[in-house]
Amino acid sequence: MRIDVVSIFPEYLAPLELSLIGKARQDGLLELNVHDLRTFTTDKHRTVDDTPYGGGAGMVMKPEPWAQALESIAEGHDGTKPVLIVPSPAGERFNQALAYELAEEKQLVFACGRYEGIDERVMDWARDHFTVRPVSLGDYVLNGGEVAVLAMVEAIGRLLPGVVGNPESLIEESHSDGLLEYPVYTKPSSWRDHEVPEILLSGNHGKIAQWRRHEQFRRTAERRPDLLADFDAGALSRADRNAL
Ligand SMILES: N#Cc1c(-c2ccc3cc[nH]c3c2)n[nH]c1N
Repeated sequence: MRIDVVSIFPEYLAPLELSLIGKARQDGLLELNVHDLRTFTTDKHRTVDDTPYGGGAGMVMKPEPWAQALESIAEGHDGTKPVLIVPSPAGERFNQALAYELAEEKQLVFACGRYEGIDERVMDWARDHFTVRPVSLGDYVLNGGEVAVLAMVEAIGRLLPGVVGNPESLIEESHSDGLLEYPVYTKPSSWRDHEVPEILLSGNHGKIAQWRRHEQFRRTAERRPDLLADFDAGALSRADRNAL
C-alpha cells in the first residue's frame, strides 16, 4: 500500500517513522510519503489560507495549493481511483470496520486541514480524481487533521500483511469481532493481594475460552452497550448465548 499525507505541519507525522509503522516502511510493506502543502504555493509568503466568504471567525484553506498537491500525488491504479480521506468532525466515524476496508486499498491520500477547514470546492474538484471520504476520529474537536491521520494510519497499517508479527493477535482484540477484548494477566499470579482469575491457571483451554468470551460480553454490556445493539445476534453461537 501507498499512503500519502498532505499537511502544513509535516513534522507532526514524524511518529509514523517509529515502531510498527516505521518498521513496516523500512521492510517495504508500506510506502508512506508526507508532503508539505506550502511546497505547492506560488507566492513569496507561501500562503495557504484566506478569509472566509460569508464572514465568520478564522481562516479557510485556499483551494489551489490543495489541487496542485493532490494532482502531484494521484496515481492511476488500473482504473481505480485512490481514496482521499479528509479528516473532519463532519465525517463518517472511523472504526475498526472502516480500518479493515481501507486496508484493502492500493493508495490512500490523507488531506490534513487546519484553521476552519479546506475550501469545500477542493472536495468537489477531487471527486473526478479520487474517491473522497470525509472521516471523523470521534465526536470532539481537534485543531487539525494530523492527530486523526496518526491514529488512522496506525489502525490501518497494522492490518497490512506482515506488519504485525503474530496475525493471530489481530483476531482477539477489541472491536475485531464487534466486542471489547477480555482482560489479560501475566506473572506473578499473586500481586499486591490481587490474584489472577483461577480459571486462567487451570490449563483447561475450553473453560478458559468460555471465560474469556463471557468477559468480552460482560465488559461490552458494561462499557459499550451500543456495540451490543449492533452485534449480529444471528452470529451468536450457543457458547455466546450461554455467556450472556
Ligand atoms: N478527523 C477529525 C476531527 C477534527 C478535525 C479535523 C480536521 C480539522 C481541520 C481544522 N479543524 C479540524 C478538526 N476534529 N475532531 C475530529 N474528530
